[in-house]
This record gives sequence, C-alpha cells and structure tokens, in this order.
Amino acid sequence: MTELLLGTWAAGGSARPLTPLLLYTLTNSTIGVKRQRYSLGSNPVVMCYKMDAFLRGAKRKSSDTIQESTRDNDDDSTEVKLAMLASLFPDMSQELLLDALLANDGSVEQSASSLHDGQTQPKKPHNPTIGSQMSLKSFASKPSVIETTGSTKKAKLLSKKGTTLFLYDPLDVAEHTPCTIIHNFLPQEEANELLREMLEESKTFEKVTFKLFENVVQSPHTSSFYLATEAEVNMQKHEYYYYGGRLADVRRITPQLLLVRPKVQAAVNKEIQARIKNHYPNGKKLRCQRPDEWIPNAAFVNCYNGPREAVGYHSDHLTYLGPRAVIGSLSLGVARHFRVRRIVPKDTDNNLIEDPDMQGQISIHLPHNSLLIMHAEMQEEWKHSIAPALAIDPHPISANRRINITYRDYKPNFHPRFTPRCKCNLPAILRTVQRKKDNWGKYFWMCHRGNIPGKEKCSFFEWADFDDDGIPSWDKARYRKSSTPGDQESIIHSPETQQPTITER
Ligand SMILES: O=C(O)CCC(=O)C(=O)O
Ligand SMILES: [Fe+2]
Repeated sequence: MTELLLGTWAAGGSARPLTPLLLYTLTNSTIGVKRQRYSLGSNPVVMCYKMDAFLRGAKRKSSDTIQESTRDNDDDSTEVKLAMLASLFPDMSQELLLDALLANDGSVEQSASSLHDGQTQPKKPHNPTIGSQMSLKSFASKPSVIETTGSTKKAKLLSKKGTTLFLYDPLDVAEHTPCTIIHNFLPQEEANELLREMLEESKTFEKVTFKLFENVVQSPHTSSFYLATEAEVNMQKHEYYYYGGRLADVRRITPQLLLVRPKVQAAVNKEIQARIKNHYPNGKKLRCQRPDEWIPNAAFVNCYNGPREAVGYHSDHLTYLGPRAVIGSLSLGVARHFRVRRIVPKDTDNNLIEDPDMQGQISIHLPHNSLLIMHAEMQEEWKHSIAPALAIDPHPISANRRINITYRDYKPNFHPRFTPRCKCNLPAILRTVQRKKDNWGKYFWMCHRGNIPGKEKCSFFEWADFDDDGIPSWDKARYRKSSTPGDQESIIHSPETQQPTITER
C-alpha cells in the first residue's frame, strides 16, 4: 500500500506542491515508508518550527538510544496511516478516516476493508458551517471519570476513542481541554480592521518550504512572523534557528496588530490566573510554569486560503518560549475547527497506561473574532491541528480565508545565545518526553541539523534542567552574567544581541 501511495505522487517527476496528507506519508520511517526524491525546483529551504508535525519522524541513528526511547512513533504513524487511507479513499474526510482507523485499532487494512464494505458507518459528516452554539450540558452522556493531569477535581472524560467530540460552549472548552476560548473578543470594527490589514499582508505570505528526509516540501498554508522593532526583526533573522534553518520572512508589527496586542496580553494574563485557580492542583501554577507576566512580544500569522488549507497535528516548539508556554491565538475570518488530542504515554511493553478514550479527538469551533488561549499544560501533553474542512461558510470580508494570529512570549533567557549548542554548533531544540511513561514529561535538548538538506544530525542529547519557575540552569551562570542585572527583558531589544555570541559555550 505504501508503494502504491508513493508511486502515485512520485510518478511523472514534475514539480508540484505536496498535499497535507501526502506530507504525512513522509513523516515516519518506522513502518517502511521509502525515501523518494520529490523535486520542488530550486526553492530556498526555510525551516519553520511549526512544521514539527511533519518533521518529527526524520531519520535517526540507532546509536542514539536515549533519543530513540523518546520518539513519538505512534503519533507519526497515525498520520502516515491516515495518508494511506486518504490515498485509497480520496473523497473521504480526514475525520472519517481517523474514525475508521481508531475503530479498527489502527489497522490500515481493516479500516480500508470496513470503509470499503461500508461496515464503519461514516458518521453523518459534521457540518462546520453550523453556527449554533451547542453546549454539552444538553447531552446526558455517561462519561467515565478520569483524573486528568493538572486538574483540581475529577474531570469528566467525554472524549471517546474513535470519535470526535465537538465543543462550542466556552465552559465545555475550559473543562475538557487545556484551552480557554473567548468569543467576540474585540469590538467588532476592530476585529474587522485587523482582518482587513492581515488579508492585505497575507497576499505576500508564502508557504514554508522545508526538508523532509531528503525531500524539499511545502506547508499546507501560508504564514509570516511579526516582531515589534527592527532590532528584533534582525535578531530573529540572524540568530534564531528553526529546524536547522532561519526564517526568511520576518516583519515589523503592523498598526492593527500593535493596537490589539495589549488587549490580548491583558486577557491572557487574566485567563492564566483563572486557570491556575480553577483547574490546577491546589490552585497553584504548574511546575516549570513561569510566575511572571505573559508578554506577547512575537506573533506568527497564518493564512488558510480555502477549506483544504490546514496544519497537521503538532505541538508548538518550546525552544524559545521555555517550558509550560502559554499562547494566545486570535481567529479572524472564516470559522474553522481546531482539533486537540491528548498524548497518552505507553509503558515499556508499549501498552497505553491510561484509558484509550483519553486519546479521543476534540474539536473546538473557532469563529471570527475568537481568542483561544492554549494554557501551560497544552504543548507538553496535547497536540493540535487545523484539519482540512469539507465545507466552509464564506466570510463577508475574507471570503474563503481564515487568518490566525498566535501571540507568543519569546523569553529572553531562552535566546539562542544561552541555550545549549549541539556538536554541529547549532542551537539545540527543546523537546519533552511525551510518549513513554519512563521519563514522561522530562525536557531534553537535541540537534536538529538533520533537517537541512544533505546534512545529518549529530548525536547531541542533554536533559534540560529548569527550576520550579521554568528558569534554566544557565540563567545564573550565563544569562545573568551577560545581561543587565535586574533587567532581563531588555536583552531582547539590546543592539549587542544582534551579534551572535557563541563564546560562552
Ligand atoms: O491556525 C491555528 O489556529 C493554529 C495555528 C498553529 O497551530 C500554529 O501556528 O502553531
Ligand atoms: Fe501550533
């Protein structure tokens, strides 16, 4: 089946962008997907950290035993399996294929035959154009009761293996996911003005081009990155690395983005406190969560032009945000569905250590002018995606487009001048053990040079050491020594940081 799939897209030799599902086919080598050349001409390779979902399965040396043990194989292989099914059932939605896969315990063959025979009755496709706000309170379900990580009370688990739970009500979102959603976040005209501004900007956004195995491929949507000052733009372009490469398209913040920023900052900080009080054990922040104010000093802006544009399941990279990062994500224009699912660890015998229903997919409806806050437990323990849609409601201002602005707090003490460097002398990336029970939740640094075409990653691996407040061990030893005492935030604006400083390593 793999042969068939790859044969389909690799044939002919003419360059064409890969679809999201075909991208998934390349993410894992463990089930025997062959590496094939796929030429996209001479596009420069720009790496983007948001493409984690597509890159996670890049080849590794068998000698890297610790890294091997922290691999995220199952998650990747689900995506590969989905792509296989998609090649056989091109007219079926990803959601239905996933349902079939989950109902058949991950077997592609069984899923294919049940879909073929009509045994897996595809649920009536959820119509993403429905705008009514439903609440789970109207459903009398009998949920199993499971203690979820970081919750003060026993949360009712409503997600089910093999199904998608659709959430619309902010109270349901807060209870069943690590997110908060605020509808009608901005005054209407302000939201529309920001949307117009970003639509204009997005005319020059590009698909991120990156390397997958030995292939150069493109992301299934366009994006750009915004910072407040010219100094920050330069610093970002020259000092920060994303999968072994640098971001080419980094821009100065626009007037509307600037106007909205303090509102996002105030709302996110308020919601962080509410989350801590109402959802975390003993009303205390999580270990490694920063106690200081969340400052949105950077924004990734994504544009999804039409229902097929998407982003695959991934966790956002913590390399420059630090552990337990919080992200404020503003949606404008066409409403789309934001999918989240828990990463459930396995024991040494590869058995799930939790109720399989914990892996059930949850879909959060993101209408125009909604602010979604991904809380501190999100990136380490959950994955998220924007799935391709069957249909969309055109928006009066943006037609088929959705704009998404993810405001992020780049922490000065996670600037690449301070983070560990691998043996290739590149800043390492920060990851978490997600799939394995052993060392689950532990942070580590590793090389990501293997994502540069023609380059191999090195064997660098180092457990990360953060204190209760998420402050890295080098903070005292290195960071404080070389920054203005008592003024850590100033480092991000400091002209001296425009010169890469690697002497301390
Ligand atoms: O478009 C969205 O809502 C999510 C985008 C996202 O996950 C990202 O930028 O990392
Ligand atoms: Fe993301």
